[in-house]
Amino acid sequence: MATDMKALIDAAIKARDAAYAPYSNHPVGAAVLTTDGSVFAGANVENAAYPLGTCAEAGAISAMVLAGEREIAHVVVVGPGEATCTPCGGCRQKIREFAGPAGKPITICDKDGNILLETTSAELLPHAFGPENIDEAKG
Ligand SMILES: O=c1ccn([C@H]2C[C@H](O)[C@@H](CO)O2)c(=O)[nH]1
Ligand SMILES: [Zn+2]
Repeated sequence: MATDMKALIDAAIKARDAAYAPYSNHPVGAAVLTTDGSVFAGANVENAAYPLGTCAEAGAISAMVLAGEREIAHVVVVGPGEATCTPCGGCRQKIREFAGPAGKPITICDKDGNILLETTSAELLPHAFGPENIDEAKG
């Protein structure tokens, strides 16, 4: 496995291990590689008011944006077990915003970082609505 891929998976595992998921007991870690070569990680942060929890992917994207970066090159998601923890619908849209219409690779790993699925953001959210779909003629 390429070194940068291993680093991305390791960043997602480290984030997963820092997740706050006492309600679902389903800690998730995500790592975003940007086109500039930076890595930003995030974990899910749940809340006693259950619907207010946030996903791992959302945290990683927030960190990326706060650092001034806007272009996703690759996303890795690591779940807590053997199941394939693909991004939820909301996160697919959040990833789409920064991954472009053609899509970018998304790799889903099991708890130990073994690759379960290699897909793309475009495959996970086909015919997506994105920045390019906003009609600029406003009247
Ligand atoms: O890709 C995923 C899937 C689920 N979750 C979180 C949301 C919630 O805290 C928990 C159970 O759904 O897992 C993520 O963070 N990312
Ligand atoms: Zn999500």
